[in-house]
Amino acid sequence: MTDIDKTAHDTGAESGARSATESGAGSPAEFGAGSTTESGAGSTADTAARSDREGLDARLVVDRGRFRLDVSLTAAPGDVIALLGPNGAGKTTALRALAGLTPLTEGHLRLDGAELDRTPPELRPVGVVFQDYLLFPHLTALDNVAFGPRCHGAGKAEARAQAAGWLKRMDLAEHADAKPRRLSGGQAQRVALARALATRPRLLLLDEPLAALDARTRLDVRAQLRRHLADFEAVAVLVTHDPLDAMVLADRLVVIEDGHVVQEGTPADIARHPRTDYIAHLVGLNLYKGEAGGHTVRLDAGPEITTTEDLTGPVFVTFPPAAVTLYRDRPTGASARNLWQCEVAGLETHGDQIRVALTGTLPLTADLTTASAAELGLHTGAPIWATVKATQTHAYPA
Ligand SMILES: Nc1ncnc2c1ncn2[C@@H]1O[C@H](COP(=O)(O)OP(=O)(O)OP(=O)(O)O)[C@@H](O)[C@H]1O
Repeated sequence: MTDIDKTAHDTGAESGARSATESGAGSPAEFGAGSTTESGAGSTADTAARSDREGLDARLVVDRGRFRLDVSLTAAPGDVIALLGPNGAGKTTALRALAGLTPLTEGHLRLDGAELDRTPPELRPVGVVFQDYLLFPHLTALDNVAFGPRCHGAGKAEARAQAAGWLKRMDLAEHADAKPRRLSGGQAQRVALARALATRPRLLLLDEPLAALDARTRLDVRAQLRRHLADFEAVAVLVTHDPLDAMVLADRLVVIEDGHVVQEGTPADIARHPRTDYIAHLVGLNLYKGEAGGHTVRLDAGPEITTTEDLTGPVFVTFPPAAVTLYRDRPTGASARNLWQCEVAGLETHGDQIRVALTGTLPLTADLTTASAAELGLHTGAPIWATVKATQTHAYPA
């Protein structure tokens, strides 16, 4: 369970759900009890200054002990943003701040022009889907989904009719009467998504929505989630560790490291032009920084790399592990360019390949077939020569 989930429990979200369902009163923060204008709750959002800007405009500054999150996020309606980053980078903190579960130390949070920073979580037009979906165990799938519209003030019959519509859209109509324990992980996750969408949120937050699913289910749910996110007309922010989820689901990736945005862009751009070691590792590339003078890049780490691009000044250079060819002895026929003496630091299976970590003149990762690894007699500590063709490298300004 993530921090954000725990808080939902700690704040008595479930008991809030029961009373809301039974009495039509109250609503837990994480289900996004919906629009303040609709509820007429007299919240800050009603009185706050509005601008014409649609979508999300946020600068989230949160101090948590020695950790400081300082992240700016903007998104237009219809955008799906993935927050990606290593453990402890601040993704959950950012999501909690967007949901209103963690107060901002500084900054601002505007949604469709309305200031939300001081709007209580339960009055924000925000829906959250958790990693382990937190459905109310005592309610049927239908009533779980109906809970959202009920919190918006819909009557019981109307809320159930809306919920039935959402379940149908999610291909879950036949499970409407099932309690969560009778649902598979994938079905439960889709009910959770339906429940969040049924509130018609202006901001949908998804906290590792596929992480609790097995590989096969994950594939199906990812495809369905992609379809639903494509239809979603407001802003969606997704937190994930999984680059594949991020690449498949999001229009834009925002990579956070140590509380700060280190890179953002389309999945294709980030995959092609990583700017940090974390991102390079994520997208499976070797990455180096150096100074270009024509086709030669002198790396900060020491050696040179010959590239096809003709650049000047600070650059990044990448090449994929599959572009590396290894030799036990110094190759005599090969050009001296991009030839480095290395030592095997580690071996692991990587799909149907062997991934070799090399140290030496240039630390790098190489992929080769099991047969090649056996022929080369690779083992930790073995000396080895590595080459990469210039045409397999890619250089771009740093
Ligand atoms: N309640 C808290 N009090 C103080 N510091 C905290 C608290 N919760 C988290 N932190 C710190 O805030 C930083 C960011 O944590 P956060 O959970 O947002 O990262 P994350 O990117 O979501 O990580 P993960 O991927 O592991 O979930 C971490 O350094 C963490 O130690």
